[in-house]
Amino acid sequence: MSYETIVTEPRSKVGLIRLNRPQALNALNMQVLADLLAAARAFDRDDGIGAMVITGSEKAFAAGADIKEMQAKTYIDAYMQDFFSGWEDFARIRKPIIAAVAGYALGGGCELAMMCDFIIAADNAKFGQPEITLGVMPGMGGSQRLTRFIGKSKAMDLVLTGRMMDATEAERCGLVSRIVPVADLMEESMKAATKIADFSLPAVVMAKEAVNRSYETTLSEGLRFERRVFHSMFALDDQKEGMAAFTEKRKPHFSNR
Ligand SMILES: CC(C)(O)CC(=O)SCCNC(=O)CCNC(=O)[C@H](O)C(C)(C)COP(=O)(O)OP(=O)(O)OC[C@H]1O[C@@H](n2cnc3c(N)ncnc32)[C@H](O)[C@@H]1OP(=O)(O)O
Repeated sequence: MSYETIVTEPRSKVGLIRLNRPQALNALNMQVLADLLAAARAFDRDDGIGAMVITGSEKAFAAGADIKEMQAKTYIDAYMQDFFSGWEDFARIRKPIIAAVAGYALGGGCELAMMCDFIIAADNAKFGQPEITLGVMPGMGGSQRLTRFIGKSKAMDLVLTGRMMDATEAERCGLVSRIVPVADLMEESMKAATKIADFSLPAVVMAKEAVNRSYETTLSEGLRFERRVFHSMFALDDQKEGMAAFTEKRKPHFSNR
């Protein structure tokens, strides 16, 4: 399948998606959304793929939503098109997605990275929600996800001042899971995705669903949900295989059943 604004590559069990609008620092327009959704859904349906990596260029993961596409919109355009609601479909992809972020991840770029399951940052990464400098505020989930990830004080600081934070600060406040030298970003991200893709796919998808549930429910409901999903795993061939392999001191061979 070929796309206008992204390049995709299935590599072993990992679906790699690279944003490819270098002339606009990978700004996210409606075509990018359509292409990204189509690619992520295709990898999600592909039995040979166990995880995905989404990345940009060394200069920019994505410098935000496309300001030139947005600027002439009226309130009624935005409201009737339910502008940006399509991005929530991206957040509903079931297989794990790692955001491999180098350079700018601003506005919608930061919000896209947060829709992924975790972020591996290059040491040159810069995160921010600069929408306030354009006379607006985050509209792809930034005011909600960023606050849950890094807490109210830091989220307010970023959203209200529009300042950028570097990779070290992003890791310190929990936005980023690890930092690697920019030259190693793809290798480290692909290595992490391959590790995930080698595990039992149903177990991985259930684990992702359970962690995500913690953002949407109370602790007691979340614990109940976790236990129910955990119990259901004893119906998997992969649970039998994983535990047998441990006791027999060998590597497991998961069948994704
Ligand atoms: C989703 C929402 C609702 O949350 C909203 C948003 O995401 S709003 C967008 C938030 N992002 C920004 O405000 C960042 C805008 N970009 C910049 O501030 C700068 O480009 C930079 C600091 C990231 C990089 O600066 P520099 O190296 O000097 O490169 P530029 O010459 O500025 O950019 C190169 C080229 O890319 C175009 N560009 C950059 N960002 C965007 C964007 N978000 N939308 C559209 N186009 C963008 C920029 O205009 C340049 O193109 P030309 O003008 O040379 O054709």
